[in-house]
Amino acid sequence: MSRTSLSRFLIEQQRKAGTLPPDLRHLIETVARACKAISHSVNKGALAGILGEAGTGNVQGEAQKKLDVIANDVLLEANEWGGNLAAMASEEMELPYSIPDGLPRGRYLMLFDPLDGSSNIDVNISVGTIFSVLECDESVTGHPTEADFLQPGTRQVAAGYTVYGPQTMLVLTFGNGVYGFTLDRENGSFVLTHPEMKIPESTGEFAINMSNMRHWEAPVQRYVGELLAGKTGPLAKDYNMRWVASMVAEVHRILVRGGVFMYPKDARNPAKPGKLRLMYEGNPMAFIVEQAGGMATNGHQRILDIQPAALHERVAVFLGSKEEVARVTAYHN
Ligand SMILES: O=P(O)(O)OC[C@H]1O[C@](O)(COP(=O)(O)O)[C@@H](O)[C@@H]1O
Ligand SMILES: [Mg+2]
Ligand SMILES: [Mg+2]
Repeated sequence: MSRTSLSRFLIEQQRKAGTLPPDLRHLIETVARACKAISHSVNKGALAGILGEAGTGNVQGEAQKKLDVIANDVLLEANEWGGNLAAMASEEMELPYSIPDGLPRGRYLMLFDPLDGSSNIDVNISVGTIFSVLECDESVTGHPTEADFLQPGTRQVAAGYTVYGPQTMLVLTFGNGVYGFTLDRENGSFVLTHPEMKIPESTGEFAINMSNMRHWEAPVQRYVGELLAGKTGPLAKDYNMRWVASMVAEVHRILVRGGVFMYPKDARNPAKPGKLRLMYEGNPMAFIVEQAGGMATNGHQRILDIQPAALHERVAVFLGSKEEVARVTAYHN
């Protein structure tokens, strides 16, 4: 099989009519290198003393795992010298991180969840990194503020994730399809293994944390009830269920074989529209899912159309195979 490395793929994309500006290509290469470093830490686990709690908390009010902090530091360090960014924002940092004066700055803003699926780190189940790239408005001269990040998901110029599973895979979109690369540890390069990933329109598999069932709103109760009724119910087919508790792993499974992933708002936190964060979980995954022919809503509207009001705001997420996401969204409306 003729192997196309990430670098070769990105150069070829750049050569096509304006699909990938050189600075964005360089940013993606920098992020891929950082994810390779995170992958090595994930794979060493206890041998590198990276399991367990960090003993600190984050702006989300969550206890940080050591790997949350390590992954965040790796991404900051790799990218602050990259010269392609004006600032970064992360699940693990309350405020945006501006490229320090004196270091080369670029025109992009990058947001990331450095380690997604943190509850799985200590039990050796797949985790991941999610990133989203926006352009900084050219009117911004000094250090970007939180307000400069508050752009709807339709303004993303690139998004991707790396899933640290049995294979380490990088999945990318910059608006013309979804491409998957597998890390070849023998030579340290990401190799194109999944060109043009597409989500099947229909599916027989759903993913939701069923333990929250009593907290869901009526449309979700109705929809999941129909899934569970299978052949005996209105959907007239049986469904299988998965819940990995790593959004990255769920989305990757859906990209490979279809499915619907749901994290609805629930009555446990009525003030919050959901658990997952819009800017660095909902938006990048919605961009990828839509580019792969799927659908992503908050139950009422397209996630990518939501105008953010705060950097760490939450969002309800229904994403995956178009037929099922359209159905559960229709039940809300
Ligand atoms: O533990 P729960 O409530 O099932 O939630 C699992 C969800 O929480 C998350 O782990 C949240 O992400 P973080 O681990 O980055 O905080 C998602 O990856 C996952 O889909
Ligand atoms: Mg996450
Ligand atoms: Mg996280």
